[in-house]
Amino acid sequence: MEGKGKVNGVAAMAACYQGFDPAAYLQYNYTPPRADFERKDSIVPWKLACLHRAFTEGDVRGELLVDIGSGPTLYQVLSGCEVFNKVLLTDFLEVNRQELRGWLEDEGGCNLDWTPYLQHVCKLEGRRPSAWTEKAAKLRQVITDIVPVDVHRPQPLALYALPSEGADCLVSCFCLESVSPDLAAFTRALGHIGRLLRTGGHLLLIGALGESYYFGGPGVRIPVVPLNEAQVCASLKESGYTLIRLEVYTLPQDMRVGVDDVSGVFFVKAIKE
Ligand SMILES: C[S@@+](CC[C@H](N)C(=O)[O-])C[C@H]1O[C@@H](n2cnc3c(N)ncnc32)[C@H](O)[C@@H]1O
Ligand SMILES: O=S(=O)(c1ccc2c(c1)CN[C@@H](CF)C2)N1CCSCC1
Repeated sequence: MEGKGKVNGVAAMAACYQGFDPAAYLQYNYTPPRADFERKDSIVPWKLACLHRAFTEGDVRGELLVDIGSGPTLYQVLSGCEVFNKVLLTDFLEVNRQELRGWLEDEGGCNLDWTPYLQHVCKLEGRRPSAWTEKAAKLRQVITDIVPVDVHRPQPLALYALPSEGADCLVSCFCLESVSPDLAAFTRALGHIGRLLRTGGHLLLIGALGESYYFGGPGVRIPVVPLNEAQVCASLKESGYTLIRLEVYTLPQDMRVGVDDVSGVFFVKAIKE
């Protein structure tokens, strides 16, 4: 029964995603009030600072960075693109892979202007904000491909997508808990993506705390596994990672805008043993 339940739960989650709307998702989460660079307590500066520190504090290195469940967003690789000379973006849905290709091709075919994000990360790097055009060019240069992924498969990526030694670093944001039917599936998925990572490679994981649903488009209500910090730590340990750092951000009341019931966001830096 458990096996049958497992397949049905994952299949049900895949069905939920058929209505996912990249433009709406970007509007809900990546424009003000959530993405307000002027607010000191905004989530955006916090998240971009976590990623900047994690990529630049000296222990993360190598050739290939893989972003698992990229969705239609790029903020998660804006620091990493200066550290790795190959960045692989991945998503389950073609509509999201198409959104990312639209940005990559730089012909106006994307639904969000990432300039404020690029400028903010340039500021974190001590560069002038106008260097954002150089950062955009750098990111377009290092993105090697945008490929399908399914974290519920023991081998989430096609074998051609990765070199035999695996990725040197994984980043994954708001994916595993948003695509898993329950905590056990979340933990299994963590193990599956771990197989893509070389021993000693780093995992940078960002996710939602206390979230039970979100809207992936108008009327597209997607269930989420509600997580707390202890569950995140236990799943990491069970999946063969050693935690380096866990940071938590509690969403201010006015950032709870009805598109989900998230109460906080976690940032994890871990290493695969
Ligand atoms: C909440 S969005 C996160 C997007 C982006 N990483 C961010 O930080 O906003 C979850 C993403 O997981 C993708 N997804 C859905 N099912 C998946 C699966 N089985 N394996 C991997 N990704 C999946 C969706 O297409 C969607 O882009
Ligand atoms: O942390 S966010 O507010 C955010 C960003 C994305 C998501 C959530 C929250 C919560 N629901 C998730 C569903 F999977 C998606 N944020 C939006 C502004 S830029 C940094 C990320």
